[in-house]
Amino acid sequence: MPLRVSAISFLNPAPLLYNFEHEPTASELRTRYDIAYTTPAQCAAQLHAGAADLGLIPIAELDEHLAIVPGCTIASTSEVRSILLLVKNPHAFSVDEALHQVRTVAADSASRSSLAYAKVLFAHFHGNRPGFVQQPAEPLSMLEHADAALLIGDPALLAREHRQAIDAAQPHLLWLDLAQLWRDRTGLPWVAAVWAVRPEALGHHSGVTAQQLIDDTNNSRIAGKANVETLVAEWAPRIGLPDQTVRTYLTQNIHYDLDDDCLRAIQLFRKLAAGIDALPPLNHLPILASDELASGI
Ligand SMILES: C=C(O[C@@H]1C=C(C(=O)O)C=C[C@H]1O)C(=O)O
Repeated sequence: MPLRVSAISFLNPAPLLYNFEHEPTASELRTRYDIAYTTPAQCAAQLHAGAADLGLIPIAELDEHLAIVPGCTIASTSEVRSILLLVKNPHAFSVDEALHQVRTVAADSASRSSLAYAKVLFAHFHGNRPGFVQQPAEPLSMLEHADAALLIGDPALLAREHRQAIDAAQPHLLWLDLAQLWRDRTGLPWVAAVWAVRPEALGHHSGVTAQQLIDDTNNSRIAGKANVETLVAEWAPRIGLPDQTVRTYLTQNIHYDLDDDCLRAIQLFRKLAAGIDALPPLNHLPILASDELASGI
């Protein structure tokens, strides 16, 4: 039986999924992986519920039952553009002061990591604990009843395309990039998601070994980065963004390599989030080793 995979349906994972979605590799990979697409929040829910074996999941959802597949991530080393915090600022405060004043945040219900990052940034760097309510990703209706709105993924990229109309309907908005805020305050990359697997699903059950999984996911990342123009041609019309926006997003805004700085960032994020009870503690990062035993760093 192939591994059941839960993947994110946004633009940002497209390079990681390249070989799974394009020939000459897709047919062969379909014999090992059965992919379904959903929101980041649902990817994690399906993995936790045992309805999926492998998921591209928010790092906020990592726990000791799951192992990180080394090599791939959805992260950003500066501006990500698709994690957008819109803050009402009618009194022209500085960014710091405006963030300090926020009492309520309407957050996209698709998100897990960005929601916890926002809580960490407010609490640790602005001494503020606003209330969060989950809402569908529609910026103007989110801002009707909240001081700030948190948008993720394609709806955030689209909001940036329609910035003039949003600014006209809701004047005095601050447009803040959550990844950039995190980078400025910690010096570390902002990491959103990783491939995580239920280790017991590997081996006999699926016929997929840990080494095969590591090779398949990393070969796909390498192929995706080498075929950005194919992805631009597919995705720009699909989500209604200019080619150049998609190209820059895939090559400069998103960082796909799970390097040591990213692992350090995950640890710091989970430590700070646990410190404010936003997430359970995760003291040991479980990394899948090629000998099928999970080891840690
Ligand atoms: C960069 C992004 O990262 C996403 C944000 C996530 C979250 O907030 O939980 C999870 C997975 C990523 O696909 C984005 O969607 O804009």
